[in-house]
Amino acid sequence: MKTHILGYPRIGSKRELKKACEQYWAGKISEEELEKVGKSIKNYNWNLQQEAGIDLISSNDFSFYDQVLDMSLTVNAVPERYKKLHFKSKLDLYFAMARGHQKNNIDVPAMEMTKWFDTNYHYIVPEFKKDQQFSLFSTKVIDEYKEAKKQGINTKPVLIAPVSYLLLGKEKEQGFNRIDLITNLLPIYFKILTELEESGAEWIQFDEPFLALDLTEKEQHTVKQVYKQIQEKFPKLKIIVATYFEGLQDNLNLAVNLPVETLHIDLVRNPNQLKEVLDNTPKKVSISLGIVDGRNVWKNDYRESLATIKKAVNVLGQERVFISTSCSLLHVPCDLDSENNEEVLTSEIKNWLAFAKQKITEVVTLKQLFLDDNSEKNKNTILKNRKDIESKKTSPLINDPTVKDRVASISNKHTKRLNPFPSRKILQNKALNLPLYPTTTIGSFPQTKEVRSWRNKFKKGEINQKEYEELLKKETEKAINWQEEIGIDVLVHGEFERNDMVEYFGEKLNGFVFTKFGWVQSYGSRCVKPPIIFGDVSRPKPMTVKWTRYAQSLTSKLVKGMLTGPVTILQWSFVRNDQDRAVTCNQIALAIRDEVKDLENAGIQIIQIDEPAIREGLPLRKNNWQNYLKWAINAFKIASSGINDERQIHTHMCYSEFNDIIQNIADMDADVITIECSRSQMELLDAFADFNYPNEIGPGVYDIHSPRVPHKDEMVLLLNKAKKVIPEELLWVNPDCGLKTRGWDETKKALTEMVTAAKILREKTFSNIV
Ligand SMILES: Nc1nc2c(c(=O)[nH]1)N[C@@H](CNc1ccc(C(=O)N[C@@H](CCC(=O)N[C@@H](CCC(=O)N[C@@H](CCC(=O)O)C(=O)O)C(=O)O)C(=O)O)cc1)CN2
Ligand code: MET
Ligand SMILES: [Zn+2]
Repeated sequence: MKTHILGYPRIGSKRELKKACEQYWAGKISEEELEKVGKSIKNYNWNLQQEAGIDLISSNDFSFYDQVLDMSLTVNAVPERYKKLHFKSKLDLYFAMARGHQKNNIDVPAMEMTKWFDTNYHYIVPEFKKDQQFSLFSTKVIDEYKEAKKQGINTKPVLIAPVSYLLLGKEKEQGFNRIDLITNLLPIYFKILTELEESGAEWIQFDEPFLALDLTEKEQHTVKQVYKQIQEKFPKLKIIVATYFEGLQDNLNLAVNLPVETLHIDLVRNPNQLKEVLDNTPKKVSISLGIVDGRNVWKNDYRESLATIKKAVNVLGQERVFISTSCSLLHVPCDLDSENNEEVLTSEIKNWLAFAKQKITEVVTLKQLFLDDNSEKNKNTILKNRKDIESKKTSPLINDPTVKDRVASISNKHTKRLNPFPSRKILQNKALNLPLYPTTTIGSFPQTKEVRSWRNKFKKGEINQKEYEELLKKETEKAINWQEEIGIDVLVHGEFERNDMVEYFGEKLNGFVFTKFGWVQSYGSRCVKPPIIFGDVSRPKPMTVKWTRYAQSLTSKLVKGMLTGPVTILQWSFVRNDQDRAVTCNQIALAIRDEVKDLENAGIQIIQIDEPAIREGLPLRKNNWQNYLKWAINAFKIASSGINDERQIHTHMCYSEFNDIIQNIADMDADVITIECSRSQMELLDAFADFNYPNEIGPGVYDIHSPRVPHKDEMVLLLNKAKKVIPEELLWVNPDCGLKTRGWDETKKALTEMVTAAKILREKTFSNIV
């Protein structure tokens, strides 16, 4: 019986990598210094696994930015526009692809970024051309293997498998299917495997998440061919094929019959697949049981897990059973031991939790418990675990009958505006009196070092609440004045008081707890600290009214209220595992509904309810979509429909494709939707155009994830493209998303260009009329 994990977080338990990368980008440390930080994180992670007693320790799960981008560099899928710039190092080329580059007369935007399956992690989308060639360009995976070997650890290198790598990418030309590139790609994987084998590698983990998703026949066939060829060429290498985030379902027979050493399955997402897998696994194959949850923070229930292990051992025998996490631990925080603040996280709740480091111990402990459940020590371990699990089940902290009653009484009248959009539009046009192509932003303005340091000082007690709020008020006032100055039509207060759009609301709601160091990588150096929903959710008092009212008091222009929607709060928190997600979502929806009402009563005329996570929340298998969409869209409507018709509801979504859910998006019935569009050159808008989407739309006209300043002509071009497919009386002008990650200098330049672009479009319309 072997233990392993599919991957460990690389950001560092105190976000060491984040800080080092940002310093490197700012020119404050050298490449060598950055490499050094990387090395020390890798070392720490390897030692941690070794000391805990993990049998197969992972390498190449480290990355300076993103593991998919690493793979693109490895196989030289580097688009020409970056290649031709001749950066001084591979690392700079790599970062230019990730973040764009605008310096020394070079000006190139970043590559497209999108969500990693149904997680809040984002990867850089590989680009493929029809005649795409590959070669071994970066040797990172081999170097890392050797690096660990030098320290006496013979690791299991982790690679994204060839088929999944191709499927993660995108065809940048018409007339071919990227899966056909396998013929060109596979030889590069052979090279890598040859080098790894020659260096002494015995085990290889191929991540094949698509094997747990809907595949075409052709894709299934290609998977089969790939492993067959690998087996023929490398009969001695022991391959682990790792599937996660879903069950194998119709790919089950294909998966268990692959000519590999071990198949890893996710038994947290899909515990029911175990029986069928066991019944069908041929004699030579081992099964890796993904039983420790890599997507959530709750302690493992040893009794349940041991029962699962026993089932597997009964059929396969000990030798052919591996114990593991359900997926990579990238998606959970590093270390619960860092949390030592009773006020933030009480010891009662802490007893229910396990983060990445603790999960490693759980994996090892499960093996020990299985091998010997009779020793005094092991008996006590099981007993203590039983006690923790039971204490969570029965804690009075979790249940609030008032909340349960209110959710039970939700009816149709909670999910409809008074009148349909056309009637509302007449009322809203009159009440709001906005020009054609109204300009706005998505909510946040730069979260500068200063703003964060004020919050930090306030949290540490170095400044008091009054001082903290005075500073925020000044920052808000500056933002309002500046928006007025450059002529934005619908203003925002800037969200300076918020640490994060989800954490902030979590802190104001009952049923949530927080961590101090529970950072999880979101993209590149950016992290989030997802709150933990442990009990029934309710709103003790208004959450945003004070700041919104204050901002509105500073201007005669309209200020948009800014809320995070129920699905996004749910999706970007760690959720309880003892209740349906839909129920928890409705509890949050009712809290937001009350907030909307309070904002309306405070005189706010436009309210935005952000739902960027609706799309990523979609189940990975299509046959589960309708059920999810039904409750998710309904929750948004509960949150948004308690308001009068002349008030305008906006929603915002980024990183989404809409083609296959456009009817559901329309069903949300937001008066205005703003979407991220610019990296795809308005391609995303086609879904709305083809559908004749009836309400108003603000397609993002520039990318906010890159420090690059867009030119007004680029935005005019995009808006002209938009205008061809959407009637202009429905169009808004705004950036792709909030501006919290940007600096003020670039923000001011970019928004000034944006306002000018909107004016150019208005003038064009005006001169057409004249
Ligand atoms: N939850 C969530 N998911 C999301 C998004 C999102 O906004 N929220 N957006 C998309 C992804 N985009 C993202 C965009 C920005 C950041 C981001 O800026 N993260 C910040 C942290 C934000 C935060 O929580 N900040 C806290 C803590 C700040 C901090 O680092 N404090 C320092 C001290 C500060 C000082 O004294 O200078 C420390 O603790 O060490 C605050 O402002 O209070 C970062 O990585 O730097 C994350 C994701 C999709 N998923
Ligand atoms: N209102 C939020 C902001 O502007 C929306 C962000 S969507 C990830 O930051
Ligand atoms: Zn956004």
